Amino acid sequence: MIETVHQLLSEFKPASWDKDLVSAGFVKKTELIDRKLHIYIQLPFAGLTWENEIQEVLDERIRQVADISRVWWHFDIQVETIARKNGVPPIAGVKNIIAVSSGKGGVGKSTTAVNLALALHQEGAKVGLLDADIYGPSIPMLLGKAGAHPEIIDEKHMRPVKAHSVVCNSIGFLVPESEAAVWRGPMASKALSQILYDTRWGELDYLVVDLPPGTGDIQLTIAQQVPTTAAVVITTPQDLALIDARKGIAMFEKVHIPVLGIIENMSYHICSKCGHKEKIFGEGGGSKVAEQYGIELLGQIPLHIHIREQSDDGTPIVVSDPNGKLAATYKRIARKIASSLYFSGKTEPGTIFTVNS
Ligand SMILES: Nc1ncnc2c1ncn2[C@@H]1O[C@H](COP(=O)(O)OP(=O)(O)OP(=O)(O)O)[C@@H](O)[C@H]1O
Repeated sequence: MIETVHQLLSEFKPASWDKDLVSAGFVKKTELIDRKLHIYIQLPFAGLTWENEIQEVLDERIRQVADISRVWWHFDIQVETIARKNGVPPIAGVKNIIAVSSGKGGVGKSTTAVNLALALHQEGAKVGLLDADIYGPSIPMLLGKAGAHPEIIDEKHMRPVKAHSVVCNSIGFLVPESEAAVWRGPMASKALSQILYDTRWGELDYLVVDLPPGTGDIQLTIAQQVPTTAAVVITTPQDLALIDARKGIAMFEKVHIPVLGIIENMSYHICSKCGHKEKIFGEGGGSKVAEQYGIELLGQIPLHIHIREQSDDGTPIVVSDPNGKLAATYKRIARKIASSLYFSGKTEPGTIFTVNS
């Protein structure tokens, strides 16, 4: 009977996974006690929502084939560390670093980075957010923390600012914008390095890094100095943004950072009054670029006034309306990023965070 159950479990394989539930090793144990079947599943990446999907697809079918009164699902997330390819020393306690980039400014990179970080948390992970957009730090405002300061501990280290269940740090907390705006490249990258390594991030499954927009020297330097595991590229569907997204992908390839895929932001407009969907910038651009580079189109986010309004309010849509359709879109993309990252490389033991780290 257990064999039949395993057979059914092995039929669960979402398109974004390289392996099914059983052959990936995610089913840890199955146990039959008094006609009650206990199934223990552990995912090595953020993905709490999979629990509902797995139950929806399999619960009824398992009960049909086996003489059991009930299935008890035990679901757990234990994020694994994926080996980095760029050779930069890791940050103690931080398992995976995901860089969010864009070939040009204004495509919604920071808004997307913030919502994805919060979505990863809602999908069961411990998450940090580093605002590496030295020349235009917007994370403090987006998280409703403008004017906050990280607490200084032992005269050298900083405790990151906590906001909506993630921790973050930003040059915007530390120096006035006018000061950072005149820094030249080496100064900017030195400042970033200090924020990155002098912040006591604690134990994090994912640190999301919001890179400055563009594909110039400064972005290249930052991408090289951060122990990045993988990157995602945000674009809008217009031709110009897509050309720059291509440059972004090429930049990461140059520094041996795998690109997990493209996210198309402002893909289509959704009218907040009638819900009408309109593709104002045309369609298919993001998927064409993804196809050309052999990477995934991780998802499409609509242009929606609530995303903008909630960002301006410092309560991003994923936390202000966690059960809404827009939050579901961000969570779907976050899950896809998390699973693609897991299947993209080899796991390795994580570094341990201690108070002296
Ligand atoms: N999907 C969306 N729907 C509606 N508004 C959005 C969406 N994404 C971003 N915006 C809005 O677009 C503007 C630019 O977004 P954001 O600051 O995130 O872009 P950015 O690419 O990080 O910019 P820069 O690189 O110049 O810092 C903001 O006003 C933001 O609220």
